Amino acid sequence: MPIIRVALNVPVDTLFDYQAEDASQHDIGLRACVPFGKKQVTGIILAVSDETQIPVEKLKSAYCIFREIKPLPAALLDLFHFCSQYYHHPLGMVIMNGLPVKLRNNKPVSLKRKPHQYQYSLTSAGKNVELTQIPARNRVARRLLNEFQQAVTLTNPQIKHISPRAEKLLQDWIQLGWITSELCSASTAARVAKTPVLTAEQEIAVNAITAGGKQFNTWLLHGVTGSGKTEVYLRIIESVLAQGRQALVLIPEISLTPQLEGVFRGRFSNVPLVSLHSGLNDTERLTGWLQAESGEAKIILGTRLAVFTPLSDLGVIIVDEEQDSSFKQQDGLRYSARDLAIFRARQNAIPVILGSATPSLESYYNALTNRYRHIRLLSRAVQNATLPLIQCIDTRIHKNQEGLSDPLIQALNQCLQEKHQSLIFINRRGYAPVLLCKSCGWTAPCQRCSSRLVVHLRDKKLRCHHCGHQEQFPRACPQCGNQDIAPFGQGTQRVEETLTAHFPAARILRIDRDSTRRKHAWQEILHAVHTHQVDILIGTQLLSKGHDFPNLSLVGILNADGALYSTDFRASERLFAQLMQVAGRAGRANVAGHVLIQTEFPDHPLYQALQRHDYDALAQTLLAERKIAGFPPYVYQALLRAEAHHIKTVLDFLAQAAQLARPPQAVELFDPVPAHMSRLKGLERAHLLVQSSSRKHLHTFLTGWYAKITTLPSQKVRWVLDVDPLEF
Ligand SMILES: Nc1ncnc2c1ncn2[C@@H]1O[C@H](COP(=O)(O)OP(=O)(O)OP(=O)(O)O)[C@@H](O)[C@H]1O
Ligand SMILES: [Zn+2]
Repeated sequence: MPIIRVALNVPVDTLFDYQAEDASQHDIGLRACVPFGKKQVTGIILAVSDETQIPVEKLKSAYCIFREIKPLPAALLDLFHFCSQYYHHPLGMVIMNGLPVKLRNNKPVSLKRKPHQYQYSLTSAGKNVELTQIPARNRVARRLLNEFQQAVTLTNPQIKHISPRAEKLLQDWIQLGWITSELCSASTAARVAKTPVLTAEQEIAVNAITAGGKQFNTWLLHGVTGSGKTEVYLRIIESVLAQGRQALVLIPEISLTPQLEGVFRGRFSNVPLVSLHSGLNDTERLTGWLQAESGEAKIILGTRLAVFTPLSDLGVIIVDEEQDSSFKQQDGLRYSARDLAIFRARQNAIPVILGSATPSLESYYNALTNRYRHIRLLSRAVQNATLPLIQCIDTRIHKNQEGLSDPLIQALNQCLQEKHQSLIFINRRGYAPVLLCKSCGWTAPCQRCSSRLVVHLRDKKLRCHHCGHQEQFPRACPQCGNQDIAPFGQGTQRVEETLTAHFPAARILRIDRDSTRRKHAWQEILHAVHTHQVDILIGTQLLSKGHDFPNLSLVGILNADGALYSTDFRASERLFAQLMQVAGRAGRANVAGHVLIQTEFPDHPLYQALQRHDYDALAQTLLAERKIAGFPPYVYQALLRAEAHHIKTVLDFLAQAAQLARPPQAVELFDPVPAHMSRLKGLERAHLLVQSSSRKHLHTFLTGWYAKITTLPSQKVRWVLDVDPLEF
């Protein structure tokens, strides 16, 4: 009887054999439901054979093989194999991590076809309804009517964006005879956007990449903020679509998806596009995945996980904001979607484009050493739009009142008078308001993490931003009994209060994790900014990326100094990228941009380079430092991470692992040390670093070492190898 060899989602690096009487070679890549211990689990068939090492009496039979969808394509299985080898992670877990949840279930896949889309418009009766006829408290109804009055027709997704409740209202209004519906065709569902004439620089970029044709190349598209990298992507995609092939576009964060999706749908209104991000439910994700696999979807836009989408005829991969750390998964399988994208491009013999205004030092170095092809865009795409003027405000001279200096207040004031928008950016990495006792210095700690609790003024709560723990404000200092404990440092809420006091008439909008948690919050925020319903935006890193706010002229930056002297060797690189990004939000269209950085160190080389928009100067300095210190990109690193309830358990485990290692000369092994966040969610964490200037030597060593570590007793320890770690 045939034997199937199945990859399962279990933490051991082996396949499991089962009997399956109806199996054949055609079943490789299909899902099989099998018994595992007392459980029933589903895995992927990776081989079908006549033989097995398992004694007959122990060999179990598979329950069934699911054949309702096609097997996973061989190229995707190759990608999983590579990923498992490179990241030293069990193959079954790699595969299951990369598949939609619905394919991990013990159930066959059933898919309903998408219902037809309708579009809705006001009838003549509906046109006579006035906004004031609807009571002001029915906010959703008012907004819906307002949207209809402006947009002529609306589709279901657009209505859903307004509010989930709007759909219910719609039905009522159809009953009332205010609204009619008709089936929409693809061409009417989207407005077709105009195609701009390329700038000379964009044209050179597009020509170079398309001339590179159907062969593997990694292109670093290195263009200043606002240089029109998106337009370059669009043109490349256009040529790929003309060949009937698919384009995979990877983007950092969910917050950007709707905006980019809009741009793509606007340009390619008749081209099927799927968007794969963490905001989808399981069915939506599976549907998108299947459309990509069948070749029905031509453009696949997605975050990190989309790199594992099966694509039948891939023509190009684009990784936008390639330096963004969200491309690296920070738990379980710690893969880098950017690096896997490069593997996939090589596998498919197609170009991959890494786009950024501030490339990661790794990519920049690869471009300098000709491993990547380097294309620069040095000026902004919109005519007459120039890079913003960046200046420092020396806070040793200009004292802060509640965090804002006089020159910044004045600039905000002027911006308001000119009816332009401004943005206050608060660097939050390692800096958030804490509760401080001024008499003994006590600050509220998280009981489960080595971090301080963050003050949330609005609901008078203390929250841990790592584990989510929350508690009430204490009435007095638990250490000395002093009643005068107050928030120290600024968060977005505190700055909002200060700004409201200064500019009572201004419309201020705060954007942070709290205000964007709701499902359509981002769309609403972006809409409000674009239609100038906001004068001053306050936000954190969420705001720095990729947004195009044409009327924004002033950016104020607070609390950036902390990262200048961080112990993390990547802190400067990240800070520079982030400040460049956020500064890049100003002056993108016809209004001139001005950026003010409040700092105690205006002469620091990082701020100096920033003021000159000189990425290269800073990158060269940082590369020189890294070379001397022996840091990436001059070495390749891996971390053995471990965590347990007691630090001794963790350190003992790491010490044993170190004992098992027999690193060759080319590989350096360091001592175990506590992690930067040494306690997280109640677990103690430590790690052990290995590095080498040779990637090959490092990986040969890791393969042997990994096998030995798996033999260690580790019931009380959770451990993982983190290859090319970004965080320590
Ligand atoms: N050839 C062009 N002619 C006129 N306008 C253009 C052209 N190309 C792009 N633009 C416009 O320039 C603006 C900036 O483009 P885009 O957002 O693509 O820049 P970017 O390089 O991605 O910047 P960032 O790195 O800040 O995200 C957009 O408003 C876009 O519509
Ligand atoms: Zn915590």
